[in-house]
Amino acid sequence: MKENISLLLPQRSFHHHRRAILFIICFVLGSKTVASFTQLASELQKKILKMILESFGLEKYMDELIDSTNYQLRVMKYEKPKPSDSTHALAAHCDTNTMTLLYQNEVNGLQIQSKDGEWINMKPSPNSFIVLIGESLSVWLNGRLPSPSHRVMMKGNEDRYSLGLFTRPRGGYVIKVPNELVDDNNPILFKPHDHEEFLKFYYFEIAQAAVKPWGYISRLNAYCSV
Ligand SMILES: O=C(O)CCC(=O)C(=O)O
Ligand SMILES: [Fe+2]
Repeated sequence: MKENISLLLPQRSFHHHRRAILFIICFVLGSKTVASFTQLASELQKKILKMILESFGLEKYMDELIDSTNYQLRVMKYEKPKPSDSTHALAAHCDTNTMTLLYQNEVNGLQIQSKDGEWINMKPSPNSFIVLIGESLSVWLNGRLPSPSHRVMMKGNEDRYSLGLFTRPRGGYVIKVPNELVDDNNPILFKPHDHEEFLKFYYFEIAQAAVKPWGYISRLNAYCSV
């Protein structure tokens, strides 16, 4: 499998659209293909994380971050829209996890919002992954890498399938901005927090209908900002 890495950076926005992921499979136990895909993709995720840590001189945190990570594989299907229609299949959002690796069949649909608010169509070449920085990594890096807002729009007459490897911090691990990223010019922006506690709060808010799960951008930033 060829490894093409595109790191996609930022934008914030606020859109409410209907989520139309038709099925989600977490782990299909016993499936060799799924297990080996997850293995490959998680190795790739580690390489990317290492590159990011090295670029900030934070390599010493590699083991700690890897040891406190959970991996989840999701298979997503987006049905083709009705003829001559174009549908918001997945509303704009930022991922709250650490990092997302996306792999798709040859049907495009993912859009990333640029800094100036423009939606850019992603056209990954076959055998390449799209890498999204999640809010959790963005917070840990004291905002050095922003988490991009993204959505899925369906056009044409083919269904789209995507595979996502979602890495997130384990419950009980306290996410704390490294001292190396804080100085007089770079004040600390986020309070230490446990990702699981954040998720409890987030899902409680959703249950209370205080926020829309797929329409609310930068939830984690708001939760733990100083
Ligand atoms: O299917 C895709 O390309 C995007 C999926 C996504 O953004 C998500 O599940 O968070
Ligand atoms: Fe996402």
